[in-house]
Amino acid sequence: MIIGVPKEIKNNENRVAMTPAGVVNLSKAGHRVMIESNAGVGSNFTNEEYKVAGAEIIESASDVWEKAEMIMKVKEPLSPEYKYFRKGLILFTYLHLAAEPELTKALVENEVTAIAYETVTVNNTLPLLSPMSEVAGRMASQIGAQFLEKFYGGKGILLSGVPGVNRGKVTVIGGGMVGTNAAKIAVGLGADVTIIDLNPTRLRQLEDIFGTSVQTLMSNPYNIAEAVKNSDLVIGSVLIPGAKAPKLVTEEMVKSMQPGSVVVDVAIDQGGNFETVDHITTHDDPIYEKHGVLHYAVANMPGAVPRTSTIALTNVTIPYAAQIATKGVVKAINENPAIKSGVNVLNGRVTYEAVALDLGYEYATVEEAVVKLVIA
Ligand SMILES: NC(=O)C1=CN([C@@H]2O[C@H](COP(=O)(O)OP(=O)(O)OC[C@H]3O[C@@H](n4cnc5c(N)ncnc54)[C@H](O)[C@@H]3O)[C@@H](O)[C@H]2O)C=CC1
Ligand SMILES: CC(=O)C(=O)O
Repeated sequence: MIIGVPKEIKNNENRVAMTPAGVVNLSKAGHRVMIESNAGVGSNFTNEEYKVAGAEIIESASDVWEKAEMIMKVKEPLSPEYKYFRKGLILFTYLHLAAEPELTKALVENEVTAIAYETVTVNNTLPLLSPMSEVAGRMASQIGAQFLEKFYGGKGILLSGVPGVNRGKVTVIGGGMVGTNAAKIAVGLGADVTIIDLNPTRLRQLEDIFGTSVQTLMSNPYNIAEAVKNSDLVIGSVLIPGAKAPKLVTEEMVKSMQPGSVVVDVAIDQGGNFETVDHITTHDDPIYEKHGVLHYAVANMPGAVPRTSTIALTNVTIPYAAQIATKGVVKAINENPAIKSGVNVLNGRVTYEAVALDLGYEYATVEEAVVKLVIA
């Protein structure tokens, strides 16, 4: 199969979908890999390294998109990339379609086979989301600590406090991969940390991980309101896989926070957990103020640490890409339930139920859509 890797075009997105190590794996399996010239420079991978690994360096993005049978990316395609969509093109990337109606429409209308990293599921875990959640979670506390500094517009507190002075209070809503990693860094910084989750089993696991260094709380509007009101930093990391994120922190709750407090809405890629987050922010312009509270809502946080993130992401995506390329997409879907769970759009049908429900499409099972694909 011909696999194409275009350069990412999202604001400050310096990750790339394949490392030279990935090129070696796929080339050895008999596939042709085309990398857009300089696609790797943001992650410190040169054209020369890709060539040595066995890739062809292609000058223009349009040639990569048009010649490849499967496109691998990091972030969802942006509108200037929709013109490359065509029937049967395989797109393997983060998609977050519940928050992307225009993109979904373009994928459906052009009958792209769209496989989303974030819904590939193995034993109730999300192996292609987890590494980026680890990165974003760790960054969330670091970023929150920075914006709490007076110079950056925050209330001017140090999360660790000092002897004789209170520690900063951090609340993490959603104790999954992002939330656990955010809590690890917040605890490491010396903050007073509360983690809120809806799943009692997860709350028990969190207590096993952190012992008494965090407070765990059941998720309900009362607990969230109390914790938010008393926090210096609130991190939103609640996910219902594939679906639009629930707005658990209301405008009233944000109004109850002290001026100069900070919220970091990591779940913004699925639409966000805060009612007061009304737009996605960028690495260029990451913060805005509402009700005196600083809001951070960057949807590609790991793009700020691209070397670490690219390697972590491609460690997990390449084995799946190799299966799709070697078996062909229909056989790979039929033989590997994890790949099947990643299929969001196929043959003009929305095949991920939560996306169909949120965006008002008729849901088709992957089997129904595959049958059509085979017959067509
Ligand atoms: N902004 C960015 O750059 C990035 C954003 N993300 C996003 O962060 C979000 C979280 O991802 P993960 O931690 O990997 O997901 P996860 O599935 O590991 O964790 C989600 C947690 O939310 C909990 N939850 C569900 N409903 C809840 C409720 N009503 N109240 C409290 N907790 C509830 C679940 O029990 C689970 O523990 C996702 O939207 C993901 O796409 C991930 C990486 C980068
Ligand atoms: C998960 C995701 O959206 C990201 O890493 O940018």
